[in-house]
Amino acid sequence: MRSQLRVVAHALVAALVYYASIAHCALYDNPALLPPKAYDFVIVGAGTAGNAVANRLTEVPSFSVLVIEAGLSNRAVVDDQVPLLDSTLAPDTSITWNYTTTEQIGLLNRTVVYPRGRVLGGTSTINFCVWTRGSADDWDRYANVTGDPGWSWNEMLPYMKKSERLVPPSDHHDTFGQFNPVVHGYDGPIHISLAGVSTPLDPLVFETTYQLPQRFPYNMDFNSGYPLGLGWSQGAITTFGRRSSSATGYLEPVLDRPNLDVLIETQVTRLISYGEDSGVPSFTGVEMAQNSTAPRYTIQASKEVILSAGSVGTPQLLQLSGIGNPETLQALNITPVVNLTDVGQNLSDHPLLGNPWVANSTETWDNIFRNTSLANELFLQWNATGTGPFVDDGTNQIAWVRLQNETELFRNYTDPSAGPASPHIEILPHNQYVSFTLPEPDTGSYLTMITAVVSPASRGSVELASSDPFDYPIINPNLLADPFDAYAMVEAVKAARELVSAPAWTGFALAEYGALADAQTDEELYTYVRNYTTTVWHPVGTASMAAAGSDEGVVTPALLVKGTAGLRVVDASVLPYIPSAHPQAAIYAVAERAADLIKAAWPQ
Ligand SMILES: Cc1cc2nc3c(=O)[nH]c(=O)nc-3n(C[C@H](O)[C@H](O)[C@H](O)COP(=O)(O)OP(=O)(O)OC[C@H]3O[C@@H](n4cnc5c(N)ncnc54)[C@H](O)[C@@H]3O)c2cc1C
Repeated sequence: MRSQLRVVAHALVAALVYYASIAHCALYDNPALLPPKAYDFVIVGAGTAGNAVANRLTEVPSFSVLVIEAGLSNRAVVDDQVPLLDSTLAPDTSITWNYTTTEQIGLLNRTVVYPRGRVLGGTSTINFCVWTRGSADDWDRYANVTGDPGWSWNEMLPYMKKSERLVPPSDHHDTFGQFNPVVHGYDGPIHISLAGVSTPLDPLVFETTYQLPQRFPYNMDFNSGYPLGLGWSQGAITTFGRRSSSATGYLEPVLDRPNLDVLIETQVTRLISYGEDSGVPSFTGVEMAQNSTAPRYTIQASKEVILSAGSVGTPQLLQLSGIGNPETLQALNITPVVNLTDVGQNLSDHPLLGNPWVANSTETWDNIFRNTSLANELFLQWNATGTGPFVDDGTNQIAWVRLQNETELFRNYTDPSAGPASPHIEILPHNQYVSFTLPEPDTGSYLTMITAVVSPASRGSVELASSDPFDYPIINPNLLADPFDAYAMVEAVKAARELVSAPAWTGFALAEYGALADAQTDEELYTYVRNYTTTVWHPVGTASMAAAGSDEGVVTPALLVKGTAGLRVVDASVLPYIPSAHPQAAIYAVAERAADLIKAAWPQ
């Protein structure tokens, strides 16, 4: 049904949506057509972070920048603008890398689809738009483990504000008391807004904060550094109900800068070392090709190569270039150049589970995905007025919760959270049936309490399957492998049940549905979470930051690849711990600071 919806959407909008002409822009779709000029910086990946860095570096007229992106232009697709269609964008579409994980021990040996965006904007073009910054503890931990106070909450808050532009929601409702104006930015490239359409769940969620205030206290703005509690969610969505991505926010507005060129549909296949600089190999070149049999081209940056290929693409490219664990590289006939055993290790991700209830309502959104004429009608409304359910990413509120009985609990487990102000789990109420493992029922109305473990203990890896850059790497996020994570997910389901047990839900949430209803004892709950958990696809940590002098990690606090010259990483892979949050806001902030670090490193 979702694919039918996609087709309908394509057909309807093709004639309706206006894209600015790109004829004059420096956007190339073939490396053979690139102008024969030298670039100061070559950025690999026009994704969430890559476009932010490209934008900020080209503010300096004397810097020239080339961005190389494997995927298509975001302008080739229309659905990626429609927040409610976000779940139709992946996996297995023309704008995704269609990875699958290894068999997951913690998930009873199931494999899980593991898409990433392969398009201008990268994963910010296909994600679910949720905008959360993490806790002050998360950022202060980054500062502590790297020894660089510049990564602390207080130092990073200006960068968080710099990336965002808080705008009115598309329904222009009164947002007084729904966010804290002091902690937000109003001039940045990424438009963020509160929910632009109300659902029947909204009043019930907020009555719960009065009825169960100890467990689910109201939090006016969980992007203040102190996320615990239940509050209104912010999404990367414009007042006109369109997705705001790094492509629309950071790249498109500056595509006509004379010092910026963007090459799409071209995959970087390895980094090239050109001699040594200060005794270490200088990786200022890249090799690229449009497919496995196409000619390979090379290009050299006069200052730096910046890897922004994401938590999968970045460690893959480092390893393909001889940067990694010498033993595993040699086993694949790759000559080791730099010994960095942490490349591709330390992968951390958020396990996620949809928990459905039967809803006593005719206003859930289930029918939108079953009824083509209703979908068409709502789509036309979205297109013409920027209003209605299609403006919504589905997440109007989030509850961020710490596990209970901590003293006893952390006698058995080490607390993986960043500190006492950081959640272990989250609950996202949704006005429809949501599951990434079970099919949608053909009939009925549902609400779903999505649960996620946001401070997981498990760590996984991204390793090469072969020395062929067109072979997908082996991805093992180790979901629920650590016993703490399975425990936390079971507790998250119990917390979701508690939330729905508040009197506000009586008469609306009629009964637990399907496998959730069958999971009542602890033993049944463990089996349930292992059977149906998947991920919300937030991998980080595969090229982690660590203190400059330490043997650990892959990049320095300035994001330079250890043991190399001319090579920096700016994307989700540098975060040594996963933020207790949906990570895009954190990644934009990292990119904003990285751009300042790069500007400071080179004379302008
Ligand atoms: C389905 C889904 C939903 C999500 N929902 C949310 C959400 O609601 N909120 C949130 O905060 N986060 C969400 N996330 C996660 C978030 O979007 C990502 O963590 C973030 O966008 C990653 O940014 P990045 O810059 O590290 O990588 P990306 O944005 O993935 O950018 C990497 C870019 O590099 C390109 N690339 C890779 N390899 C090469 C190569 N060899 N040559 C050339 N180009 C290459 C890729 O095509 C891509 O464009 C979601 C993720 C998914 C998959």
